[in-house]
This record gives sequence, C-alpha cells and structure tokens, in this order.
Amino acid sequence: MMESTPESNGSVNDGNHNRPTPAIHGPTNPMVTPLLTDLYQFTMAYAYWKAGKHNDRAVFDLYFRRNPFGGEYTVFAGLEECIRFIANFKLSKEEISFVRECLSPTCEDAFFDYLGGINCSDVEVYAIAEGSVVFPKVPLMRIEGPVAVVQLLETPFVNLINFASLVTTNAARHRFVAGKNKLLLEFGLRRAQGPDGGVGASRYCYMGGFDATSNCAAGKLFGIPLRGTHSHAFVSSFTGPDEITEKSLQSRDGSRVCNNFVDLTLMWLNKLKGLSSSEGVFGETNQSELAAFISYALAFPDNFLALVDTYDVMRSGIPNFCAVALALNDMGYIAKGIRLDSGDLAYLSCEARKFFHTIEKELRVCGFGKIGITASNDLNEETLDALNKQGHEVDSFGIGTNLVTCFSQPALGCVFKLVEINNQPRIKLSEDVSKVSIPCKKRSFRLYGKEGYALVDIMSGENEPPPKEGQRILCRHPFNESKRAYVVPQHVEELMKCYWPGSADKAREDLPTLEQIREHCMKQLERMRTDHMRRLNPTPYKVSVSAKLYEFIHFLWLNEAPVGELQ
Ligand SMILES: Nc1ncnc2c1ncn2[C@@H]1O[C@H](COP(=O)(O)OP(=O)(O)OP(=O)(O)O)[C@@H](O)[C@H]1O
Ligand SMILES: O=P(O)(O)OC[C@H]1O[C@H](OP(=O)(O)OP(=O)(O)O)[C@H](O)[C@@H]1O
Ligand SMILES: O=C(O)c1cccnc1
Ligand SMILES: [Mg+2]
Repeated sequence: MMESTPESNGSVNDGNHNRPTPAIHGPTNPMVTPLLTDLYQFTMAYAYWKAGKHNDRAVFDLYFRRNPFGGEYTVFAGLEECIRFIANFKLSKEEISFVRECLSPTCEDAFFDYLGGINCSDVEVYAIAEGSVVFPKVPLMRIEGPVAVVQLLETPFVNLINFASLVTTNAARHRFVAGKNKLLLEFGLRRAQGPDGGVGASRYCYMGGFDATSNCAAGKLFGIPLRGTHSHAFVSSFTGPDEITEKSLQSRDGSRVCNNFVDLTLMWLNKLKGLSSSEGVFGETNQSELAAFISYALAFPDNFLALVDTYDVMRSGIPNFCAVALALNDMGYIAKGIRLDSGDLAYLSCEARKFFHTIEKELRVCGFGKIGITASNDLNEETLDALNKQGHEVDSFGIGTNLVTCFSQPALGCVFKLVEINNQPRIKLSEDVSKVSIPCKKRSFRLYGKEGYALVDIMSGENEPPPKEGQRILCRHPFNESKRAYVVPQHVEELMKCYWPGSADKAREDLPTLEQIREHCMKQLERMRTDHMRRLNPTPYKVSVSAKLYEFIHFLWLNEAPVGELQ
C-alpha cells in the first residue's frame, strides 16, 4: 500500500502579514486557468468596466438548493482547488489576446490592459471546512471583491465544487450503506467521465470514506492507497499448468524451497475432492484457471488474490483457489482472498465462506475460514443495501461505474449568487420560492443539542451578535412564516472561516491534507443523527435564519417585487 505523501510546501510572505505562510500550488489540473469560465463572465467584466463599476465591492454566496441522491445531506469538497486557483490567478498575454478575439471589436484597448493587471489580491474567500457535512441554502463559500473579478471566478468555482461535492457525497453514502468495517475500493477510472473525472473521483471518493483506489495517477498525485486484483483476461490467457515452466517457490521464512509448486497444488486439489462436504460438487476444475492462479501465486505469494468467476465459481474457481491457497499455506504464506465479479454475490459469498470454513475444520488450517472475499460488478447503494438485507459474507467491495459517474444523479446544482454590492444587500426573486436567494453578507452557525447532535444551521446578518451556548435563540425558516423554533444550543460552531484574506488584515486558514480532510469528514458524518442519514425518507435537517435576517429578507422581497395589477 502506498502511503500519503503530502507535498512539500515552500514558504512565502503573502504580503499582508509578517508571518510567512505556505506557498499555494496551482490547480491540480492544468486545464484550470482563467479561461475556464463562461464567455459571459468576460462580457460582463467589460460592461462593468465600461460603466466604471468594475471595482464595486461585491459579495457572492456559493450554495446549493437540494441535497443529491434523494438524501438529506451533502459533503462539501473542492475548496482546496478553488484556493489554488485564486492564489495563482493571472491572465497571460496569450489568454488576453484570445479574450480580445472573442469579444466585440468595439471593446476598448484599455480594458485589456486592465485584464492583464487583475489578480485575486483584493478578493476575500470565506468557506466551510472541506469535508464538512453541509445543507441546502447555507453558503459553502462567500466570495467578496471587485465585482468584475469575482464574476470571472463564478464558473470555475462552481465547476470545482459541484462534482467534487457530488462524488464525495456519493462515496459517503456508499460507505454508510456498506458499514464501517468493510473495505471499500474505488475501481472507476475506466468508466469515469474522462481523465479529470477519473482522477477527481478517486481523490474525492477517498475523501468521502473509500479506503483505496485502483487509479495509479491518483495514488501518485494524492498519496491515496492503491489496491487491485487481476482481471478475467489474466485467467483466460492461460491454457493449462503445462505452460508453467518456473515451478519453484521458496518458503516465506526462506528456510525451504518447493521445487514443484504445481504438483503441490494438484495434490491439494485432489485432497479437496475428498472433503465430505465437496463430494460431487466439483470434478475436473478448469485447467486454464488453475494455471493462472498458480502463476499469480508464484508471482505474488504474499498477496495472492484470485478472481474466481471466469468459468464457474463453485465448481472451478473456489476449489482451484483453495488448492493454491493450501499449497501456499504449506510454504508459510497466507492467501489474501477471492474476488467475485458476477452472479448472485450474496449467495456465492456465503457458499464460498462455507467452503473456507469446511477446509479450516476438516483440514485443520487455522484462519482459512476468514479468507477475504471481495465483490464487484455494477455495485451501487441499492445493491449494497440488498446484499445487507439478504445476508452476505463479503469483506470488501470494488465499486466503479455507479460511484464515479454519480450515475443516479449526475450533477449537484451549486449556484453563485450576488448577495450584496457596495454594502447594499441584493436579492434574486423567483416564482419558485426555493430559488429566492438569501440576501446580505451573512455568518452561519451550526447549533448542537444536548445529545451532541447537530440540531439546526442558522444564518444571520454579519453584524448581528452570534448565537451563544446556553442562550435561547429563535430559528426561523427563511421563507415559511409558520416554521420556527427556539433552540438552546449546547455548543455553537461558526461554519465559515477565512481561507483567502485578500487585502483584509486577517489570518488565513491553512489548507489541510487530504488525510485530515477525510478524517474530518468521517467525524462529521458520525455526528449526524441517523434519521438524517437513512436512505428511505430521511428527515430533513433544519436550515434557518435569525429573526432579524428573516424580517430583512421579507422587507427586501416586498421592496423588489413589483405590485401586480388585476384588470
Ligand atoms: N444478491 C444480490 N442481490 C441484489 N443484486 C445483486 C445480487 N448479486 C448481484 N447483484 C447485482 O446484480 C447485477 C447482476 O448483473 P448482471 O446480470 O449483468 O451480471 P451477471 O450476469 O451476474 O454477470 P456478468 O458480468 O457476467 O454479466 C449486478 O448489478 C450485481 O451487482
Ligand atoms: O462494475 P463496476 O462497478 O464498474 O466495477 C468495475 C468493473 O470493472 C471491471 O471489469 P469490467 O466491467 O471492465 O468488465 P466486465 O463487465 O466483464 O466485468 C471489474 O471486473 C468490475 O466489474
Ligand atoms: O483491481 C481490480 O480488481 C480492478 C480494477 C479496476 C476495475 N476493476 C477491477
Ligand atoms: Mg463489469
């Protein structure tokens, strides 16, 4: 297994503080440049500039409106990449020439000089910690700065957060169904949406609670543990044991050599036929499979794991595997296990386990009953849940397509909405109440109850006094007048911290390592009440606003909504 290798960060002085802060590397994907945005961000930037408004101080919130996968929670991810992006934000001469070509020929030259000079030194970013459990409408990030610059950040930020949060949530959901003690392997690279979809999915599935990936690039880039078995092609590429020329195997402790490991395996295969419980269950096993298993064991005696479903799991794969595993056992090695990749995974895993136990008992091979069983093949939350209900003996799941493509919901609808400009709160109205934005520069807090669970998130205006432990506070649904509750929090957690202070005199939060984010994520999920987490009809988590913010939203709403006229 590979170990995490945190990147060596050099130190620079960020200009705002005297203490040196770690240098921030550029985005992981070199495709993430200032041009990775929608054309309208540049056209608006020009129009802002032309109107002399480009330096108006704007505040935008990044949030989503509905939890994915029919659930009631989401895991926030992608923050580090956003910070890497703005820390290195600068348009090159070539990029500016390209923007010039894209915009109208009437655009004035001075605008392009302005574009050449912009960076994010005057932008402030506040965010919830990456890996946190988050809920609809509560800002994941607040971005403040010159309106033209912040507008250019909209598309890349939303792009970097959307898939990252979606796939992290998907991974967390798979982990929740599989249970804490199962080993979860991400096998999705071949089916992912292109290279970035694959590498991103591997990183964020690890963040969301997977244990390892088969993706070597992700292993190298992020230090994620790499794991894998072998494919059907390896099994069917052999014809029979005659093919094996190098047959010797040294014992694990180096004290002995078995000159013919093939014969040793065949001897065990014969013995297995005589086991009381296997009588009549298998006769001649598949010889190409046997040769493949022996060859794999000779190559990796310490790591022998066999894919047993190429021909027939119970009549061939399992006996062949057991024969090789018993031969390895003679030489002091412990076989790792099998992988099932088709058929009824509940039934086959139970049958395989029974056979392993029989061997342990009848042949007195200590520990053989506990040999690992990995299952794969189009797994998803539903199949994991079905397997749990039926009862199974799988220790480890390899999950690809459904996990990394987020097959059951392909997008999270994160949005980026203006909430204040030049200290003037702004609101976006909609016929659909769930789409009305919550105005003002806000702070948000998570309030915890007596039992240690999170009770409610509450947003308030920036200058309101924050909720206090032990002090009763009214929490109101932002849009529904009748929904409100008093809460006496036992613990109050402020959600957003400063990750990019711009020119503000504030300390910047350090970016945690992937391992730290993963741990934070696991802890957060453990602290959630189970009724919010369950798959069927989960209870919605409450998201609220302070009484003052409630009044203000509705004041602004009435102010901005034109009064209709009936005729
Ligand atoms: N006990 C089970 N309960 C519910 N779903 C299962 C169970 N066992 C397997 N599955 C799922 O059923 C589906 C079986 O798919 P499918 O019929 O295409 O595969 P198969 O015929 O077993 O194998 P192959 O890959 O060789 O076609 C997979 O999604 C698998 O995860
Ligand atoms: O099923 P997924 O969740 O995507 O997991 C990854 C799959 O990729 C591999 O085979 P592949 O699917 O390429 O071949 P197969 O369909 O013949 O098994 C592996 O054997 C799994 O079945
Ligand atoms: O290592 C494996 O078993 C593996 C890797 C990728 C896809 N399917 C299986
Ligand atoms: Mg498959």
